[in-house]
Amino acid sequence: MILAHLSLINFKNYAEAAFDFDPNVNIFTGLNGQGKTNILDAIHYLAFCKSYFNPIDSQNVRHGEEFFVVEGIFDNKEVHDKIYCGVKKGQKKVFRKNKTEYERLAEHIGKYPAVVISPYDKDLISDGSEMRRKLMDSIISQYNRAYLEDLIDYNKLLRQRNSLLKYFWENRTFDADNLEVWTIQLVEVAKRIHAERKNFVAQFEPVFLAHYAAISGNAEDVALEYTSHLSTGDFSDTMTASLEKDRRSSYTNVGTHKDDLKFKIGGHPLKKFGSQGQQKTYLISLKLAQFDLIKETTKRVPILLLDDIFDKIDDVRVQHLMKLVSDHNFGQIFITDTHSERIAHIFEGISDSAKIFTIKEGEIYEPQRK
Ligand SMILES: Nc1ncnc2c1ncn2[C@@H]1O[C@H](COP(=O)(O)OP(=O)(O)OP(=O)(O)O)[C@@H](O)[C@H]1O
Repeated sequence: MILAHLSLINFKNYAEAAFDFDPNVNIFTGLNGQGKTNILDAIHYLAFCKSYFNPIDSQNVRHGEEFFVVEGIFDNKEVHDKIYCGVKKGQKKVFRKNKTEYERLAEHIGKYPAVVISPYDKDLISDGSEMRRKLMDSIISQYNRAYLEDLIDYNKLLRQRNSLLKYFWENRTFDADNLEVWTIQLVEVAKRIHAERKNFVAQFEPVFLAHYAAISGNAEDVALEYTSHLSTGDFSDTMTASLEKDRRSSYTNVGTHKDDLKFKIGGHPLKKFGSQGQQKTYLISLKLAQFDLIKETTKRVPILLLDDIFDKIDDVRVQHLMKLVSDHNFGQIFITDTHSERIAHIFEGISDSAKIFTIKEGEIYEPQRK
């Protein structure tokens, strides 16, 4: 699927704008704060019904206005889908495909897959394990619906078990049989989640390593390490061993809600020992592996949204990255850069066609065709 057209009304710093896109490469250039990333975010709305950057829809309405509209047309040989997203302050978001409103936004997710690479991804390295679990969950859920159901069930069971522990603690009581009912169910779902995450990391890591090696020119030894309470011993026994602690803390201390995907460089934590360029290379490689896995498992080619990806990486890595882009079939790419000449030069020879849009204060200047 190709995003052929995008139109915006009152979206962030755009009053009104319309774009006809190239099927291969679309480049947005301009100085800082002009609205380049906002275009990628509008595309993110069309793919995921929400912003990549700001979860509060109303804050994406242009200052002083009451509503925004983002519309796009996705094309391929057979279909011509018109996607509409409208947000009016104080009202429910309206999301339509070809004039039909979705009952649940979740039905739309995955139909027009997209992968974003942005400076905001550094939270994956700096933040706690929750971000990295979300990364695993969001990729696996795109190709495995049963996994998504398991995640929902697990969270429900966990909340119920924790409430019960809290009730026991507050009322100075304990009912082992009652707790056991929740524990048995939790253990069962946790085992499935663990097996699926393990399976995912086994597929994902080699793809990630290949991208990292290609971009860095084999310069560093990196690894992904999946850690879980379920990796050692039988999980039922681990739960039993944790029971006294759980009762004292009114909380379930072990389970897949504590899993992590550890980022390593030279055997050490990337967060502490990776340079900014190495961290950026790591994040780009993770996202490209995400792209490959979604493409392979869903048989749909995601749109690639690249925000400021050249920042902090040296020229050698930029060359390797661009070689990778040219050798790999990435489908449609949207990319932002503050250096119009650099980006135009980089894409010369990579793609048969590319459109360059110059953005200034939420206005678009005539695209230059390569
Ligand atoms: N709701 C809004 N209403 C009006 N303007 C907004 C709104 N939200 C964000 N902006 C403006 O959008 C601009 C930022 O746009 P964007 O992040 O797309 O910039 P950019 O061109 O990608 O910049 P950089 O090169 O620094 O990454 C800022 O000037 C910001 O004030």
